[in-house]
Amino acid sequence: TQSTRPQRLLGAVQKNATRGDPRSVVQAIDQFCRQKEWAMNVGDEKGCILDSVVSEVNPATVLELGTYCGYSTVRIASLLPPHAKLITLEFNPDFAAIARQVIAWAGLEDKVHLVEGASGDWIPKMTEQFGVKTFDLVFLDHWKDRYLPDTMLMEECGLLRKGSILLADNVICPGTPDYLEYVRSSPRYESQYFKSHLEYTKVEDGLEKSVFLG
Ligand SMILES: Cc1cc(-c2n[nH]c(CCNC(=O)c3cc(-c4ccc(F)cc4)cc(O)c3O)n2)ccn1
Ligand SMILES: [Mg+2]
Repeated sequence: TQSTRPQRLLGAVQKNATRGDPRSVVQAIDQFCRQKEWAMNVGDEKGCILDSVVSEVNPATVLELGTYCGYSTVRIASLLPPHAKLITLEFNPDFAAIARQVIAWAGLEDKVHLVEGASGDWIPKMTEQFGVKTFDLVFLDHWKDRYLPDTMLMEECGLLRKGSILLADNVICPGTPDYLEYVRSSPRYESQYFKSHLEYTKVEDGLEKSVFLG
């Protein structure tokens, strides 16, 4: 039977990356996506912006919406202080199964809690299920039409505190116009756009960083 693209991506990691070395896992995925098959990882260019924001925030609690194959999960988790917690939500069980193996290959399974399911169902359960009061950093990289409703849901559930950082991928391509309008016009957010490109292409894309002001 035919393998899937995520299965081939995992194969490239197991072939080319060193177990327990997150940087080599990231490099193996980027090489696979540049040389073999495009895949919707945040990629190396936007990944550097992600790394700088994670390092600046130095978060104790992180929520990632949209795991896919675990590329950005590995980038984020490799930069977290000890005892920090990264919860990542993936809707597609096949993607989740691959992501678990990619995260394990990087040796980061103890820092990551991967949950299978829809953001709208899980965001209201974060506190009771995981004992998280608020998130220091949220990386939005899931269905683009869910960025705005899920941000409002996180506000309503009290998961954001004064100074919480939202970092959103794909605000230009595929685009999240309603989310951009909201965080850029709301007095409760201070937003900044980091111009970049759609992963592994020359198409414009960017990350929007928004500070929740409480
Ligand atoms: C509802 C819910 C959903 C999830 C969830 N889990 N996994 C995802 C993945 C979502 N990501 C994307 O669709 C995405 C697409 C492109 C793209 C594609 C095709 C093009 F031509 C150009 C660009 C590029 C990207 O960078 C992306 O991130 N969502 C998890 C939980 N709850
Ligand atoms: Mg993305």
